[in-house]
Parts: sequence; C-alpha cells; structure tokens
Amino acid sequence: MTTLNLNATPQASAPQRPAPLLSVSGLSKRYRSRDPLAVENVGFTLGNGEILALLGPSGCGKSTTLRMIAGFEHPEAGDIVLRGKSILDQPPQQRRIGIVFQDYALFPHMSLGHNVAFAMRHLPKAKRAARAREWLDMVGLADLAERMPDELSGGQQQRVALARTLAAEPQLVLLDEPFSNLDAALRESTRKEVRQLFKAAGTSVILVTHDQAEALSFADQVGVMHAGKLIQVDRPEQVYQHPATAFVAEFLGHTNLLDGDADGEIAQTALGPVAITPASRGPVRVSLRPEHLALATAPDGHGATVVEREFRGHDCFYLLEQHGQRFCAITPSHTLWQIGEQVSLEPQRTATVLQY
Ligand SMILES: Nc1ncnc2c1ncn2[C@@H]1O[C@H](COP(=O)(O)OP(=O)(O)OP(=O)(O)O)[C@@H](O)[C@H]1O
Repeated sequence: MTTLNLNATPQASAPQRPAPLLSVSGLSKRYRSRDPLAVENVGFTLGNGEILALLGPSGCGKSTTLRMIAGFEHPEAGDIVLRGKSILDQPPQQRRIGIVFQDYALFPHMSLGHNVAFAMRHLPKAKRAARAREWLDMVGLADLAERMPDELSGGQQQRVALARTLAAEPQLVLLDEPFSNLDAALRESTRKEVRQLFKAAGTSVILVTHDQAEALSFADQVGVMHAGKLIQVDRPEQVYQHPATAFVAEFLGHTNLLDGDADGEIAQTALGPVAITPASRGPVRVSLRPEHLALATAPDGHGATVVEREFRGHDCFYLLEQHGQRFCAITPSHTLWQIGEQVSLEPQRTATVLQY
C-alpha cells in the first residue's frame, strides 16, 4: 500500500522519470485560416516505456495532437523529436509509430494469424506465421489463430489489433480511444490486460481518451487538454490531488471550489480555516475533494443541511447546503445521514490553490 502525501508539493515527491523517447514542443495547428487554433503551443515529453494519457473533452485537440505525431497532419509551428531527431519531415510510414483506433480495423477476409503476420512483411515468409503465433500468444489468443475476425468478441478483436501493431515493432504506440467500443465490464478488463502487455514489452504509449477513470488507471502520466492547450501534465495522483486549474479539478471528478483569503498555509473560507498548498497570501481559490470532507452530526440549526444523497454501496455521495452555498462530500457508507439532517463539514486534508 502506498500512502499519498497530500501535503507535498508536486515536485517534492516526484520519482525519477525514464530518459525521454519523444519530445514535443510548441506544437500548434489550425485547420483553416479563419478557425481558432485546434492545438496551441502543446509541449510534453514521453519517457522510454512510459504511458501518457491525453485527456480532455470532445474537440479539445487530443486527436489532432496524435495525428501530428503520427504524421497525418503537419503542425504550423513546433517540433516533434523522436530519439533525439526531429521527425517533422518524415512521412508516416518512416516514423515507425503504431496506431490503434477504436474500430480495430482488422482485415475481415484474413484469419487472425494472417492479420498479425501482415504487419511483418519485412520478415521472410517462413518466419511470419510462427512470429504471429508468438504475438497472439502474448495477447492470450494463440489458440484462435485460424479464426476470422467476425468470430471474435470486441475485446478479442481489440487485442488482435494490438498484437498486429506490436508485431511491427514500433518505436511508439498511439491509441485513439481504443476501448470506447467495448462495454463497461470488458472495457475495464481489456485495458488492464493491455496495460500489463505494454509494461511487459516496455512499449512507450500515448493514449487519447475523454474518460478520466481510464486515464488515471492506465497511464503513468496524464496530460489534461482544454481548448487546444495542454493545461497540466503529471502523475495521475498529482493531477487528481493537485490540479493546476479549476477546469482540471472539475474534469477529473467532483470537487469543492472554495474562495478564500490566504495567510501562508491557511486560508479562511466558507468552511472556516482550511490548510492549503502551496502557501499563499491574499485572495485564492482552492480545490477540496469531496472525500476529504468529513461529516459529523451537528445540533439542529447548526452546520449544513443534507439536500441530496446517492448511496453507492461502498460509499455515499452527499450534496449539502450551508448559508446558501453548496458543497459535496463522499464518506464511507458505514455511517449514513438522511436528507434534511444537519451535519458539520470538517476539511480533513490540505486543499490545493488553483492557478485560475
Ligand atoms: N479535419 C478537420 N478539419 C477542420 N477542423 C477540424 C478537423 N479535425 C478536427 N477539427 C477541429 O479541431 C478541433 C480539435 O479536434 P480534435 O479532433 O483534435 O479534438 P478531440 O479532442 O480529439 O475531440 P474528440 O474527443 O471529439 O475526438 C475541433 O474544434 C475540431 O472541430
């Protein structure tokens, strides 16, 4: 079990990242001259064997960023450096970057074995079938090599698509919403298996998704995009616990945005004094996650009123009102409060000061 140090600044607890494989800097793209920038000044690095998720709402520029790295779109500014060399002038096929989209795109008239072997056209024909079997074995489907794609489930087809991508031995794999065609249960198990597969193979990956749970569980680094800009890139626990902006805080889950007056490591807010990081002075806006707010029974007429509650089995989500202001809290379900009950709200953890 790891214990999060919620009081640590993002840099203080960051472990060493692997040497960079890919470095993207100042990347911008506009599709038509009168359009706003689809991608604006995006920069990040991806370490060897690392998985980065680009997360953001529809239209924020995730796929455009991926397409520029793949070579399908040309940026109007910026650079993309792979293993120390700019690849901007290389056509897609020279970049040795594998891409998996949500619709698998297997060849329907070829067996699974042939689908995977197709990615190894550079090898002598005699070797391809055996290698294809090895890759299928890696994704747990070696027994099905003779089957046709339409004889598989969606999750199995997606694993074959991954085997085919990995068989080409790419320097980098790009995944564009690869799990979004799978139903919820299959989606979770497939992404767990796929993550293990990439980690075992030491593959460097960029995943594009609008699903925050997927990004947080699948990636080593999460980059949150909004309106063409990359707002924050950091480890999943850091972007969740220490969001840079109100947008990041709210996109990653429920939160309480509190306005306050800071004096060092404490801010006076509607919930009383709250510990904050980093230390600040003057007016601030802070984010406090609902699971960091404890509830306790308060005498009638004091504290907040429970206005909504959602029992979720292992925990319970509450909406509360105090002096006309709304707050949310998530508490373990062993103690439950009813709608209309009066409770006191007690911040348990350090709140994060937002940049805007
Ligand atoms: N071929 C294109 N021509 C013109 N505009 C485009 C084109 N492709 C994307 N755009 C625009 O660029 C912006 C970014 O789109 P992009 O597809 O990169 O976003 P996204 O974050 O991947 O969205 P989604 O999650 O819906 O796929 C959007 O405003 C979109 O309308």
